[in-house]
Amino acid sequence: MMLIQAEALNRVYRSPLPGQSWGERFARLIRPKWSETHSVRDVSFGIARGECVALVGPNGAGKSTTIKMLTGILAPSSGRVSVAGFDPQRDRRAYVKHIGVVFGQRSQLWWDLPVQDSFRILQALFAVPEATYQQQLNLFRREGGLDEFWLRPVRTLSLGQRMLCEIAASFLHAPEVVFLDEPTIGLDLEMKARMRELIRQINRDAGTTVLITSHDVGDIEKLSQRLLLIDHGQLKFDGSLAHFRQSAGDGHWWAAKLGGDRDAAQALLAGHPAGLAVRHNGDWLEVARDERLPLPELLQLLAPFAIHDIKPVEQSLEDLLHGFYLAGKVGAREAA
Ligand SMILES: Nc1ncnc2c1ncn2[C@@H]1O[C@H](COP(=O)(O)OP(=O)(O)OP(=O)(O)O)[C@@H](O)[C@H]1O
Repeated sequence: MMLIQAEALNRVYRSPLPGQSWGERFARLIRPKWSETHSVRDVSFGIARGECVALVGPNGAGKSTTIKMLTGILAPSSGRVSVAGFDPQRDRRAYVKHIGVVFGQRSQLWWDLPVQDSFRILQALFAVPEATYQQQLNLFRREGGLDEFWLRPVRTLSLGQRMLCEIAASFLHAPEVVFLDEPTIGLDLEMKARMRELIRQINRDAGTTVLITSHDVGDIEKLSQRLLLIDHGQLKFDGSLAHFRQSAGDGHWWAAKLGGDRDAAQALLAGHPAGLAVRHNGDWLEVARDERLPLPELLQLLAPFAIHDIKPVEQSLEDLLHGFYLAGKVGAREAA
């Protein structure tokens, strides 16, 4: 049984369409016209207890909308969500005690109050037992250096310090699941590393399930075992990072610089029974590295085209994701 289950989720936003002329604008005050944005389309996935999953995709892909539906902030237009046995919208009061949420762009703390007071208010709001509160806090005291700014009003904290408090605040009630929407946005390299380590510890040691959205590839590589890739509101890939690398061309290529006809060489390689990806990259002709086309055979095939140079190239996850977003192509989808 999955801890988080999303079934055929759809979310359509309706926004009022302004009129062109004054008359039309006035008429639309009485009888509005609407434009519709279908921001999430038939998205289904399941997440098991203890997983750390990254929800990624280009700007406007539908990530925040998905998180909002999972946290009960937004109702799906159609489809079903269940998290820890709750319907996030219907059972909201009871549900919020089981989850933690961080929106990197928004604060859940009281701006003018010292960190300590904000945390005590959250403890009271969530009815967190003192022992749980102290135990959760200790981790952030020890690992995050919370004590340095414990008595300072939230508004005086640096972005990094505030984010640390936001994440600590979302864990105070020892939730089963935390949803982290861009938790490292705007942080420097050292603070990012600290934040990732904390999230990893909470996931690994406390077994808290984590769903994280981030545009930072480092967050994805360091934290998550699984990728949910969403684009234009649709789930385009669901599987492990290793599987994504494979389906996106593995990220391992042979690059050859040829003196002869590159197009003919490309056609020849594309016709190879292994069916490997072949492409031009500047002066280089690149073919996916695969045991079905060993180097000696590749050299033999390219020999008539005068090989000037040949080298292995690796693509970073960032490049692979970038290519995926650009192409907007549907990758192979691994069953969840
Ligand atoms: N309140 C709203 N009213 C109308 N359209 C909206 C609203 N919120 C989001 N949208 C639209 O829904 C689509 C998905 O937006 P969403 O914020 O979920 O994307 P995202 O993947 O989180 O993007 P980003 O990475 O830029 O934060 C976008 O086209 C956005 O303009």
